[in-house]
Amino acid sequence: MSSKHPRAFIRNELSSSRALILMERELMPKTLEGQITMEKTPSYFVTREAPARISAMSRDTKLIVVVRDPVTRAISDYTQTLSKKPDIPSFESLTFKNRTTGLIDTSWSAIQIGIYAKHLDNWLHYFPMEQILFVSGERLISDPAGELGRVQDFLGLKRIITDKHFYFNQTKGFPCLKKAEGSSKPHCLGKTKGRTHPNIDPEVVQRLRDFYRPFNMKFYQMTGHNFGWD
Ligand SMILES: Nc1ncnc2c1ncn2[C@@H]1O[C@H](COP(=O)(O)OS(=O)(=O)O)[C@@H](OP(=O)(O)O)[C@H]1O
Repeated sequence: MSSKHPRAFIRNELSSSRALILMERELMPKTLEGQITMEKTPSYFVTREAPARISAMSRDTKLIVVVRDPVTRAISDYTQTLSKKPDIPSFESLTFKNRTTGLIDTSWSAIQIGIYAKHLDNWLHYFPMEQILFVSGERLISDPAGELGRVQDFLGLKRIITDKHFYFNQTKGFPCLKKAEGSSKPHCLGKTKGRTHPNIDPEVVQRLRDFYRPFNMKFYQMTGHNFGWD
């Protein structure tokens, strides 16, 4: 069973905790023997209340987080906003509180979300590291079957999805499925996935690399995995 973006654990509009629990129950159906219930909402990882709420539902929940180079992530995030609001200021001007001093605006969500070590710290108060799998966003593109192999192992599933399910689509510039679920036709992700990013001033990119380096190092240390972003 899978559900996309129901945001079951970040509904702040509900005032009482009882109402919240009822809402969560309704959105997260009972899991029967032999089933896995999956829920995907990107903002969970950076939502302060999410770990406590998910842990209150089930302490055994397995968590999967896809992470990519935080600099590319910030640019990707900006590209998405730009596609909806073409009049927003430039990436360069949003990055800095003060461009002359080079002070980065860490309150800008595109920057804030990439401080993975800080967000992970919040989850580790509620879940042990063994219950969290970090998928490399870069490897998901260069070796999708390999990363999905790790996901299947983590979930205790047989490796059903393998190399033979993917092909590289030259037009899309990304791997795609040879056959979509329940169809015999190939399937790539939609237009909103894999957009062309705007060119960003290389000096700003370098400044961001320097900014993230210590947080990335901390994150590698915490996860025991070097994601190779530096
Ligand atoms: N196979 C395949 N096809 C297309 N895109 C792929 C693929 N694998 C990973 N990606 C990367 O996924 C990025 C988009 O994911 P999102 O950030 O929108 O995911 S989320 O639903 O918001 O979590 C998207 O980021 P952008 O390139 O910035 O658009 C892609 O780089």
